[in-house]
Amino acid sequence: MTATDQTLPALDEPIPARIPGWLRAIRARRGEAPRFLNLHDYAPAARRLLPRALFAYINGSAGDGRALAANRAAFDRWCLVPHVLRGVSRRSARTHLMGHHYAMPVGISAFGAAAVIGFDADRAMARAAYAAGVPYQLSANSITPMEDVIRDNPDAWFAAYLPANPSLIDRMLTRIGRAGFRTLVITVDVPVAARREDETRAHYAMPLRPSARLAFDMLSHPRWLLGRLGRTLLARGIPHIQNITPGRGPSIFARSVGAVGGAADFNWDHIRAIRRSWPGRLVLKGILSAQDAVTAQQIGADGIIVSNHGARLCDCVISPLEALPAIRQACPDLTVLLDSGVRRAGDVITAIALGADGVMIGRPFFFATILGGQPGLAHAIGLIAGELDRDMAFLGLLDLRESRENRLHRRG
Ligand SMILES: Cc1cc2nc3c(=O)[nH]c(=O)nc-3n(C[C@H](O)[C@H](O)[C@H](O)COP(=O)(O)O)c2cc1C
Repeated sequence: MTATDQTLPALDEPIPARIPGWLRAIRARRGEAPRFLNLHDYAPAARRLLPRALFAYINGSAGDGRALAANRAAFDRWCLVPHVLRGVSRRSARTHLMGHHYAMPVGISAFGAAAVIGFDADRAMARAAYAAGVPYQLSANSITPMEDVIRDNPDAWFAAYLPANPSLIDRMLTRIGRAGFRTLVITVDVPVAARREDETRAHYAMPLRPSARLAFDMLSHPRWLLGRLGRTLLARGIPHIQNITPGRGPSIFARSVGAVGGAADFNWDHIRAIRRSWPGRLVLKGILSAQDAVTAQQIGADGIIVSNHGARLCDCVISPLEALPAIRQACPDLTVLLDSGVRRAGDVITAIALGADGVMIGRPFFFATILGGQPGLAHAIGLIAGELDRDMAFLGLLDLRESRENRLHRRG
């Protein structure tokens, strides 16, 4: 079986969904070039669709954007040596992660406020991931009740931001467990709220603060205003951050939303206690040092996500790909995933060659969902699956782990 087996979406659809059939036909007749050929193609289209404030929220990064650039540059330093004539028709990207089989080792990152920006975006992502057989993480900062999302994707992972209060943690774990989640990801890299200057300049804030400037920004993007926000308000009412507290969370206009994400006193003792009471798989997201990876493993975490949060928090932080080799060396048996800057199949293979078991992709998958809902994300997943399948063939890899066998080369 290849990476493009029946669990993955069709790869050839050039124009993403949400475009009516008649418009597709006209475009096809005019011979219009496909718009989305790779994951880089989504940001420009999203920039046109979205109010400035929302595009800045998604696309933004910390400080001067050095960590963001370094996340990509880290991949540029590596290439792979092909082995030819290996009979590659049996190649497969299928992967086993923490007791579960996936169609490929590429998952969907966690996104806060997704369904404020894309209509029913949490459910669209959950469904697209399930149909494609890839991992999906629902953020605690999400709008759709976790109980609804898990019905769409019984394999969804819950990415929690937890407070430092043990009884609140217990109640939160009870809710997550009762909903049916079996994989709990704890995001551990946001002890205080981040500040992204592009967002501030574009008047993005959470809680949303209505202003003439924001209203103008939204009114000047009517396709988004009517097709996304209008639809959400009509169908779902005022969005609430549904999954950050044991009960229904605050509305996106409530002052208490500002406190989300920052738990400065949350520490390893809380993780130890959680490990004792959470029976499912436990993954820590935001680990960048070998020492922390070892601690996570000693505590009994099933996996870690080596991540700098897409360079959204701190501009002087190491890139995950640079941190990965030391982490893998220190923890040979731990499930190690990586995110931040992964955009191409070559990045996926490089990360695996350097010791990752799989990767997650953030912003491009979020943009694809906003632009095209579930079919839009399915198309994006299909693009990376197709790249992966072709790259495996060209490199002579029957299995992605073969990339660890003396295939990496550091560019001169
Ligand atoms: C708009 C946006 C919202 C995010 N919200 C969360 C979140 O709620 N929880 C979390 O753990 N990570 C969150 N992240 C970080 C992603 O899960 C992921 O680590 C990052 O986007 C990966 O980098 P990439 O975008 O370069 O692929 C968010 C990222 C973006 C772009």
